[in-house]
Amino acid sequence: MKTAYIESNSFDPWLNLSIEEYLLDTYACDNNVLYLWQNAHTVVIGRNQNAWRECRIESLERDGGKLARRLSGGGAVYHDLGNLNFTFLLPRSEYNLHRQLAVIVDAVKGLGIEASFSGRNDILAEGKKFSGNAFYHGRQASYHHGTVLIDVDMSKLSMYLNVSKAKMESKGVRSVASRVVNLKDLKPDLTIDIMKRAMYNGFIEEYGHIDRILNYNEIASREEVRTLYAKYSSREWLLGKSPDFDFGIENRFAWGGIEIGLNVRKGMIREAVVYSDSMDLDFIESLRASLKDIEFSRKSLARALASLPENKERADLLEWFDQVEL
Ligand SMILES: Nc1ncnc2c1ncn2[C@@H]1O[C@H](COP(=O)(O)OC(=O)CCCC[C@@H]2CCSS2)[C@@H](O)[C@H]1O
Repeated sequence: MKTAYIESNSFDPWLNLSIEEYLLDTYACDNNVLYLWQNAHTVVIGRNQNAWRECRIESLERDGGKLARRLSGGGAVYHDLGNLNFTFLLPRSEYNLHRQLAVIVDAVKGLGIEASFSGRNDILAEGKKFSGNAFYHGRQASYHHGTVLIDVDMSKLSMYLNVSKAKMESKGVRSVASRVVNLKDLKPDLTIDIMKRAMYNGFIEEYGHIDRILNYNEIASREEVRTLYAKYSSREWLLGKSPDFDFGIENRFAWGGIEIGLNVRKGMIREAVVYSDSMDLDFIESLRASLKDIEFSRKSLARALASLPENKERADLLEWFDQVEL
């Protein structure tokens, strides 16, 4: 398999995410690609999250920051220029979480910091999270991306992210900041450039020499990227439909939080919105689809759930729907 490397020279999250999706649809179909990028002053929410709920949008934008929504699942994270993002983009058959993680974990270990993967998507050092990871599977290619906290302004991270009490309790922490750590605190001479080089070298070690280095500016000027940019910067993509429902319920489980909003007309569910930081995008989408245009009753809600693939999420929701007040 051929390999390619690309580095961003923009700090605009909408452009960086556009390029990421473009790489997925093009080069990643027959190359293993490593993409390194940074965003200035940004909150990036997961595919199915409620932007108003997760992010203090007004203050972020007033302070010159940007809200961005990515394709992958999971929760909201804060980026500034002390944060480095990586994306592995590969043909579906090449996707191997263990191999991709090894590049990151070994790069960090090589700098003298003990690190390990934990839970559903975190990489930890000294018991605290310095990297949040998320995943997306397209038709031909997949990506695995993540953050690396090197020297992020933690007061801003806490300020712009709205993390529910239930989520913090589920992670056993009292505040957002107490769960995360900057690698620079563990290794004071660490810089973004040193980390980038360690990841680049780690990628070569795992996947072999780099066959081509892609030109960011040239790719950024392509028509398809412009179209993607229009999506990533649109209010529709960022905010979605207004969360104004006749009926709303929410809960938190081991796999993540979920909020369901239903619009009910004449006893029928006309519209269903599902917000979640679950990593399982397909499950959330099929749940949403199964709730639309059915009768608003306990029985028909249970029937909709029963039509979904059997998994932990479904079992938890079945139990919950059974108790919830309609
Ligand atoms: N930049 C950054 N890095 C690591 N952890 C963070 C960061 N910002 C916030 N957090 C902490 O993670 C949780 C959210 O954890 P949670 O597990 O819910 O979500 C994630 O980790 C998603 C990672 C997405 C990575 C993408 C890669 C390129 S674009 S964004 C938040 O409440 C904070 O406690």
